[in-house]
Amino acid sequence: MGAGKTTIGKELSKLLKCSMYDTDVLIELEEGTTIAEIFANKGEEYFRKKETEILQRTEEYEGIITTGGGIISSEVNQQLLKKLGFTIFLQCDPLQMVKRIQNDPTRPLARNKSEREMINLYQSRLPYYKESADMIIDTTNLSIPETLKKLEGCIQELELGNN
Ligand SMILES: Nc1ncnc2c1ncn2[C@@H]1O[C@H](COP(=O)(O)OP(=O)(O)O)[C@@H](O)[C@H]1O
Ligand SMILES: O=C(O)C1=C[C@@H](OP(=O)(O)O)[C@@H](O)[C@H](O)C1
Ligand SMILES: [Mg+2]
Repeated sequence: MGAGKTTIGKELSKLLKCSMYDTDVLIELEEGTTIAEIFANKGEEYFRKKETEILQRTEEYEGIITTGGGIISSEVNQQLLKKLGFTIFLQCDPLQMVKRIQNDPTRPLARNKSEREMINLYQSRLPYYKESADMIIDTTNLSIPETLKKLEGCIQELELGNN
């Protein structure tokens, strides 16, 4: 949460002139309500089921798919991500991510959590992010334009290597 997936995904899709889908947005559209409301009224388990359903359907989509930070927690989702395409992990120092999202009420799992709790959550997921990623981009201390530039450079390098 707060790594910049949604923001950077949107910017990258403009740069690459391709579509971009955010699993949280797709869930909100399907449910006709916000992520915070889904967590409050139907619970996290329900939300996680929706994430898997959406991932199962993303084979229909072409372009960039950005996900919620917790999508990696389930083994089914890890397998689905591997199958779907090239995956990029936007890594960031957890304290920087906490700062970015601390006043944002839209992320139920980050509300009223201490820095320690957020670091613990990040660390518990870290092995899965690393294991699932085809590319890791460290965005610590980078602005949004700097992250985008780094990402673009890495993608270009990858394309050159493939040609
Ligand atoms: N590299 C960055 N540097 C500074 N702020 C950032 C950066 N990337 C994203 N942000 C900000 O952090 C917040 C969360 O970004 P978001 O794209 O929603 O993250 P995610 O989808 O990974 O949770 C937004 O306010 C965004 O503008
Ligand atoms: O890390 C998580 O478990 C979550 C991250 C959120 O997305 P972002 O990573 O885009 O904030 C959203 O899916 C939900 O609030 C749960
Ligand atoms: Mg997001």
